[in-house]
Amino acid sequence: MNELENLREKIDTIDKEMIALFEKRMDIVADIAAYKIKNNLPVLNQNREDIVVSKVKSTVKNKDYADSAADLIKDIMEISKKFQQKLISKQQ
Ligand SMILES: C=C(O[C@@H]1C=C(C(=O)O)C=C[C@H]1O)C(=O)O
Repeated sequence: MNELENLREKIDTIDKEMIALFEKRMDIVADIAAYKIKNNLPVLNQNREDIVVSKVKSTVKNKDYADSAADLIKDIMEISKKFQQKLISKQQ
């Protein structure tokens, strides 16, 4: 295997792990959506999102990745809100 193929195989392994974690996160997002439906709460909670982003920024070890990690979690939260909205729309 050449060097590029070897590196891509490492990425494939990491992507598998990330998708497994993404699925776990989305399972919880679905539970949160159910709670919000039951309690008539809005999908967006900006205060919580600000806390999530600052936690990610302080958790990331390589500070060169801090901005990218913040972008990643913001994108994940957009996906999370879109999915919650879809679940809420199904209930109506
Ligand atoms: C999951 C929630 O809903 C939204 C999505 C968030 C997330 O994916 O982390 C955070 C805040 C909310 O805007 C929540 O309220 O906790």
